[in-house]
Amino acid sequence: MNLHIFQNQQELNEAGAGIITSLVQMQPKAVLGLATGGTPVGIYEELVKAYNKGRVSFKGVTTFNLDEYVGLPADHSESYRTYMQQHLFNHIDLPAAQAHIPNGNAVDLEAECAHYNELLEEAKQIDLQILGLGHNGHIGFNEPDDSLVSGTHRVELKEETREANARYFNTIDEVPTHALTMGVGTILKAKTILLIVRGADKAEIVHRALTGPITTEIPATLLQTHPHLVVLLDAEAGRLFE
Ligand SMILES: N[C@@H]1[C@@H](O)[C@H](O)[C@@H](COP(=O)(O)O)O[C@@H]1O
Repeated sequence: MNLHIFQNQQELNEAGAGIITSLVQMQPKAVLGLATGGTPVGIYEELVKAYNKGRVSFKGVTTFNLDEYVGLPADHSESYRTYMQQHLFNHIDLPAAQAHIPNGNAVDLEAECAHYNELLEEAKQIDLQILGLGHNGHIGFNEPDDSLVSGTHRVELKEETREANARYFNTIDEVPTHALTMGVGTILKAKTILLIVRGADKAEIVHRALTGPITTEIPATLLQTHPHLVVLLDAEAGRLFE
């Protein structure tokens, strides 16, 4: 594991974006696994800046998002599709056909998951998977459970996850109860994983995830088994590693 702790958010954002731009410069056809949530926003901002300065092009890149809510129209302000458009896709030259996000509005969600898995198979391997961390140790929307699923699947969100994400909705009742998520098998198959964690409220869970016993009750503990894990923490989240 390659762990870095940053004293300010800007340095963390630049480091995260730097890892992604270096990869794409070296490998213009790179396959990127993308995350949503508050954590990667600053990194996407830096990527857009690098693109605007002509340092990187995403024309040949393929992306796969980790997850999407079930039942929100794609153009809903809180769908992950909208998030990606607003924070990244609208501002760079990534061709729309190369940007994949599970369709949480598909009539047949099982078929949608199978289709997403096929696309991932065709892409062979994600070169760099960006990950945030849920307060309960979830990655993507792989929630704590007594077993975990390898491929893309439908999940019921834990109450604590709905509560954590309620800040983006008017009321908690509007937060979807289910989501589609890439499975932990797909995540762990990525060549490199870039885990980003910020904030004092995640200090304990990130410490347990990276140093505690491996358990499906904290899905992020499985990251300990990955041979190329890069971790970027802000000082608050990294408190217990100092
Ligand atoms: N499904 C997403 C995850 O992909 C994200 O990494 C995590 C943390 O979110 P945030 O970065 O907003 O704290 O929870 C969300 O529910």
